[in-house]
Amino acid sequence: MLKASRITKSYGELRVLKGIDLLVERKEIISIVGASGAGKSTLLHILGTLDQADGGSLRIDQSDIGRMTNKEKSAFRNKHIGFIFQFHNLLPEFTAKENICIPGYIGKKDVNEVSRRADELLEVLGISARKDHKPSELSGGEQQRAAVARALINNPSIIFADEPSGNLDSKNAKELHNLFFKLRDELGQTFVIVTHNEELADMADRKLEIKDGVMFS
Ligand SMILES: Nc1ncnc2c1ncn2[C@@H]1O[C@H](COP(=O)(O)OP(=O)(O)OP(=O)(O)O)[C@@H](O)[C@H]1O
Repeated sequence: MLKASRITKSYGELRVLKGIDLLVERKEIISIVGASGAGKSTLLHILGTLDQADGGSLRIDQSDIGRMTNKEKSAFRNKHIGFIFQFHNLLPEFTAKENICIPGYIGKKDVNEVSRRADELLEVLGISARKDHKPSELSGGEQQRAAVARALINNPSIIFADEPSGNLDSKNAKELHNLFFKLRDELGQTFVIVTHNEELADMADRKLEIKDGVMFS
């Protein structure tokens, strides 16, 4: 469902990615590890179509990302890709449910359908009782689960997560990690996760490492 070939990226003289190949199958959970500055976030942003590679090709769901205009890419991203970052980035003035629904409205889906899907996700993620609360009224773990629900609202083919549990204590981190596997098992969700958390990295179906700009399995 995702095929990246010979991805390269430099910042000036700094050659960060020197030809990365990656194949991701549906329902796979892949972890990407590597030293600080190895290029994990750079790769994740390229795979998530947020950033442009200097060279190489990227296909997601049979679409050639390199051939898309920025406008096409942004529509594709909203429909096919979900993101979870270290900091949840929930909008403070909206409730948990409203935050979850927003990308659904951008996708111009039926409002009632978006609301129904949000309720389902709130239930799966165990935060239904907190849905009318604003982010500041939620715990860190609940905030991150709301961010996961937001990433799932448009039923994306793949979710890219960059240090998703980096800001959580070990109990909440563990719960979040288990949730990824539950979402994979129950909804067939595919994940590519960049993490420094060894436990999460080792739980993945495949653990890959970026070193010296090259990917190792
Ligand atoms: N926009 C940019 N301009 C210049 N250099 C950049 C830019 N973004 C990243 N870099 C550099 O590219 C290298 C890879 O950065 P990246 O954020 O991908 O690493 P990382 O493996 O995710 O690191 P960490 O584990 O610390 O988050 C680093 O040396 C970083 O300083």
